[in-house]
Amino acid sequence: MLQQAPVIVSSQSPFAAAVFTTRHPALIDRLTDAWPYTPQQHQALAELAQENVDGVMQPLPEGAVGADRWKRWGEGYYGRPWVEAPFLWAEAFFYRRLLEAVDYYTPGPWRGVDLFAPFKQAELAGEVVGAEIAALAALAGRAEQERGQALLLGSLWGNRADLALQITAGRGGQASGLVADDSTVLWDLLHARPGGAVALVADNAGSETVADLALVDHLLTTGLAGEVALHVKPTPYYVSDATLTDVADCLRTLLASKGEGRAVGERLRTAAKSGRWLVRTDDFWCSPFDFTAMPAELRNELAAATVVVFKGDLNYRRLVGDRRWEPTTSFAAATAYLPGRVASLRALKSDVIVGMEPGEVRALEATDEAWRTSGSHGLVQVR
Ligand SMILES: O=P(O)(O)OC[C@@]1(O)O[C@H](CO)[C@@H](O)[C@@H]1O
Repeated sequence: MLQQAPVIVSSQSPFAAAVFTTRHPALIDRLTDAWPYTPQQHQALAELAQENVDGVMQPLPEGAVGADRWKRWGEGYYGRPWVEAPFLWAEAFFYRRLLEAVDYYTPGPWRGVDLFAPFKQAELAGEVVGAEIAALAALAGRAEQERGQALLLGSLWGNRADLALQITAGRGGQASGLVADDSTVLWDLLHARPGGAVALVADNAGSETVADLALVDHLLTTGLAGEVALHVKPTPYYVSDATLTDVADCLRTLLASKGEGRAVGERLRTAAKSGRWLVRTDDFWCSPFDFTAMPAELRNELAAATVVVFKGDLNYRRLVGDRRWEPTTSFAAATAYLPGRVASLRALKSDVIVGMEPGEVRALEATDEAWRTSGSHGLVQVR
């Protein structure tokens, strides 16, 4: 039985603390530049920024959607600085408070408006996505195995396109190495059970989702999967996290392109029509808990898949637990509570890491690189 490491509380992690004191206020500035907010919305956003920097955490107002639930979940945290709550919990609550500040659930013109849409749209229209789609043509002629691996790595490195990270860190340097690579295990298990259901728990919209869609198409056209469920967030979250609208925007971008990009889009549209590709969502994806708290229904749905592929850093933190693990802790042990086979494709963007070789940890620690948090390193881990 694995001994659980301590949960990360932001005040104990310079990286996590900066998310509240720097990243969140910068994000709020970007939002107020992007939208014609009302005086009340400006005030709510300014208060939220100030609370994050040097104030204390306030609960949702009475009567807000989910207020009772959040009051219960946050007992002991309200009235104290944000950085004194668990990092994972407080970040999720920040995004819920952000929706409240911009009237996401309030009847009126702002209801249901994706506050992050301007940033997501700019990314989708940018040159990274254009180059990504153009690269699909070159891959089309390659052998199946080589194409699959390139699409898998494309989906992994697509995870660097995280708009939350870019708000304070810029686009980041070159992608460097993988700190763990179980991709052969992943392909072997797909080849051992072809035609089954695969679940892909998505992360960011835009270029990451375009890469994910290309991978989904590959799994379906090769018959390695008979069905692929793409799980997305039910509401705007962590700036660039994909919702159904974002998936549809990516699909339209593919369909509006030429050659192989368009062909991928057309095959996916057909797969959606026949039920072989489906988009799913669940409120749990925006909850402040790790996956040990996953509701039974969702857990059973995922357990029926040949493999569940979790994309990105936040899903990784929730999968292994947002804890101060020794990096050499076994990935299999940390995820043993979840039934079925699981995989993670992630660019490293937070303190949490497990499943590494001791020598590799020593080598990376000897550099002065922020290898755990900069997004320059990646991993493919499978259990
Ligand atoms: O899940 P993603 O998009 O890969 O990353 C989310 C992220 O940017 O948000 C957190 C900090 O705000 C970090 O865990 C991580 O860097």
